[in-house]
Amino acid sequence: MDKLVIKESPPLLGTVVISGAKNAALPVLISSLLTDGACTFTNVPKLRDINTTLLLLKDFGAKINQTDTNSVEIDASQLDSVTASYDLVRTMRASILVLGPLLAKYGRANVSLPGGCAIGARPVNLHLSGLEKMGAKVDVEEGYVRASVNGRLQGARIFMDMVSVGATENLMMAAALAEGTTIIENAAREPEIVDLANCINAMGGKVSGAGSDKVTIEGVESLSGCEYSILPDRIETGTFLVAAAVSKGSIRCEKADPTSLDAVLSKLEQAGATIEVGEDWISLDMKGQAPTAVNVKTLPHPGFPTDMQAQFVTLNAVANGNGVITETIFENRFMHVPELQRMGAKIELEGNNAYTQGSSTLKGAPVMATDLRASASLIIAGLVAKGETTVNRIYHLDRGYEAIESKLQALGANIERVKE
Ligand SMILES: CC(=O)N[C@H]1[C@@H](OP(=O)(O)OP(=O)(O)OC[C@H]2O[C@@H](n3ccc(=O)[nH]c3=O)[C@H](O)[C@@H]2O)O[C@H](CO)[C@@H](O)[C@@H]1O
Ligand SMILES: C=C(OP(=O)(O)O)C(=O)O
Repeated sequence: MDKLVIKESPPLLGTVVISGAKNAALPVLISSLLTDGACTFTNVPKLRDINTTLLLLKDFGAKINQTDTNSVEIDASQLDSVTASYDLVRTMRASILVLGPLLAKYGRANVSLPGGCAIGARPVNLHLSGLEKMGAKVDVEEGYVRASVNGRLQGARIFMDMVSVGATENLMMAAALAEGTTIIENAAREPEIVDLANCINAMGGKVSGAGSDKVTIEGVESLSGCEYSILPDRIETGTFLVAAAVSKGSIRCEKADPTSLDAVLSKLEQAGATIEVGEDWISLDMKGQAPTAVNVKTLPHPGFPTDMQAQFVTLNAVANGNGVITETIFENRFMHVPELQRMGAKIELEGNNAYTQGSSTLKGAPVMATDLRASASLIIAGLVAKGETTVNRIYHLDRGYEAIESKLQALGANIERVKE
């Protein structure tokens, strides 16, 4: 299993090119299941989750052609299976997103339940109840969701009693081929929802209101192939900006989307960073100063993203002053805290709050990455810790960060991947 070895590094300096967003690419690639033609997707990040998605689509019988490293052609117009097996689904929770499109196009789908993960139980009740409202019969048997519908799914008004990114995406895709109009109320407003809506519309779909809490989908009889470019990864961008802030550095993120990062940029400014933005770039300059601790509460978009929480715990641990970070989205998303404590960070956990006492001098240690963003927070800590840090179990990291070690090396970080 690969690991990363990180030594105390100079302040990060230079330019980093941001990849396409994992969390947009997964539903967008999966939406090819809705079409009757070939789809070409560009700006697709090279990640383990993308490989898993392509394996899943291939398993259904889709034809895949990866023309270069960041573009992929998918022809899912004819499938020979509508079953997503446990072996693939267990490695990537987003696999549940195949349920809506398979059901809408083929009238049935069998998808293994993804199960819980390190950050929480993550049930899929909202995905299932939404599809039932659209006329599907849904049973859970032997760990599989078995869903079917007589004829087409029917448009419905669906009120989500919790804001869910995945459920909004699943239901948007199902509704795209349903008969009649579907209205999703209390929909998630993440930029990745807007990207998926834009992609469905490029296929000939009729989705409006994405990015607001009310999404309206007028079902159409068929969708065609399309060309679509995935939006930039706001979480990768935020991760590099925090790494630069923690290291007292100065970097510029190119091919980024500043409009998707308001909450994160505002916290970085509060922490003392000078931020400048252009149409597709963001720069951060700490002017050689350490950050100041900030208080953060994770919320659905446009609030502060839970996928940036772990990185800010590291920022607060080395910052001047005390801060509190509150996690409201997932019930168990502080697995990085005990690892950071092993490196000398002064953090106290109380319920869903992490109280940080700043100015910790971190010391390198072997640490264990427990989930994707926890891994990122440990790498950032390793950059400023005295001595050597080894981050083990980085397969989590490879799910969501394209070439993170070479991107960090180009900014001056002392980081190596060790293959075992
Ligand atoms: C591939 C992808 O895009 N992953 C993102 C997506 O995950 P994902 O789509 O899984 O996250 P959700 O928005 O669905 O989850 C939000 C909360 O709702 C709960 N819930 C969700 C569905 C449901 O049927 N029932 C239920 O109770 C979850 O347990 C969680 O507590 O949004 C999360 C929240 O921004 C991000 O952290 C993930 O990076
Ligand atoms: C939690 C994340 O992803 P997933 O929903 O794929 O587990 C993430 O991207 O931080």
